[in-house]
Amino acid sequence: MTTTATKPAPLRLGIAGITGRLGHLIAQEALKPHSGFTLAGGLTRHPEQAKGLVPEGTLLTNNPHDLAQSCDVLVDVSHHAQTIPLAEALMAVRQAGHKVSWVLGTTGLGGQEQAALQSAAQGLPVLVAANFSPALTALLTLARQLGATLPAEDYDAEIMEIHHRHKKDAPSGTALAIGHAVAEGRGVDFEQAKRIDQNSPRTDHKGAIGFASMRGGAVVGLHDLRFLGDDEEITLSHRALDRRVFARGALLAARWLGAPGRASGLYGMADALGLKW
Ligand SMILES: NC(=O)C1=CN([C@@H]2O[C@H](COP(=O)(O)OP(=O)(O)OC[C@H]3O[C@@H](n4cnc5c(N)ncnc54)[C@H](OP(=O)(O)O)[C@@H]3O)[C@@H](O)[C@H]2O)C=CC1
Ligand SMILES: O=C(O)C1=N[C@H](C(=O)O)C[C@H](O)C1
Repeated sequence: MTTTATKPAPLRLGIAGITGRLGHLIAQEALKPHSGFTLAGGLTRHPEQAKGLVPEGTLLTNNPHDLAQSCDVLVDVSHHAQTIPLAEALMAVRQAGHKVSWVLGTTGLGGQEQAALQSAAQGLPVLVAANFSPALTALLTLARQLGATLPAEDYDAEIMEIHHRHKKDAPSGTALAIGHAVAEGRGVDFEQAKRIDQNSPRTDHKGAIGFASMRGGAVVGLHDLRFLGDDEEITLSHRALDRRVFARGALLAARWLGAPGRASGLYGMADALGLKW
C-alpha cells in the first residue's frame, strides 16, 4: 500500500509595515513559489505606496482588525505606535474564534506596549524577536554563557551597535536583547544593570552593562558585545550583510508559529530555530 504525504495548506500571511524596508522584502519572499504562504494583505497608512509591491487585489488597509481577521499569521515590522492597536485587534478576532498568531519584530517598544504583548500572549501564540537572524539568535546563547562565566567585577560588558541613518530607535532592540542575555547569565536585573548614558566614570556603576549606538549610511545592522578585563578582552561580533536575512527569518518564525496546534504563549526566535538556551 502506498501512502501519500499531505502537504500543509499555505498559511495566509499579513504584514504590518508592508511598505517598509523590511516589510516589502518579507512580502517578496512570501510571494515566491513554494514559500508556504499566500499574501493575505498588509497594514499601511499609505496604500498607494504598496502598489506594484503586491498583486492587484491584495488587501491593503490601515485597520488592524481587517488585517487580523484575514490572515493566519500576522508579521509586524512597522512601528511601536502600532503595537497596542494590533494587540487589541488580534485578541478580539481570536476571541471571536479566528485562529491567528502574531510574529512581532518591531523594536522600540515602551512599557505599555510590552504589557500589551504579554497580555496578547495569554490568548494567542506570540513570537517576539528583535532580530530574525539565525546567527544573531545563536549569539544570544553565547552572550548568556559568557555572562555566566566571566565575573562582572572583572569584566565590563559593553554592547556597541551601528545602523543605517533612517533607524528610529536606540539602542537597537537587538542590543537590548544581548544586554538581557548577559544580565540573565549574570543573574542580575537588567533594568538595574543597564548603562545607556555613559557620561560618568564606569566605576560609579559596578557590574554595569553598557550601550553605545551609532547611526549612518546604509548599515544593515552591526552588533558587538565586548567583555573588557584588565589583562584581556573578548568580543562577539555580528554583522548583517543583507536585510533579506531578516525577511527569511521572519518567514521561518511565521511558519513555525502558524503550525497547526501551536499553543497560546510567548515564544522567541530560539524556539522557532529549535535552539536550546
Ligand atoms: N526583528 C528583526 O529582525 C528586524 C526588525 N526591524 C524592526 O522593524 C521595524 C521596521 O523597520 P524598517 O522596515 O527599517 O522601517 P521602515 O520605516 O522602513 O518601515 C516601517 C513601516 O511602518 C509603517 N508605520 C506604521 N505606523 C508608523 C508610525 N507611527 N511611524 C512610522 N512608520 C509607521 C510605515 O508604513 P506606512 O507609512 O505605509 O504606514 C513604514 O513603512 C523597526 O522597528 C525595526 O527596528 C528591522 C529589521 C530587522
Ligand atoms: O531597524 C533596523 O534596521 C533593525 N532593527 C532591529 C533592531 O533594532 O535590533 C534589528 C536589526 O538590527 C535591524
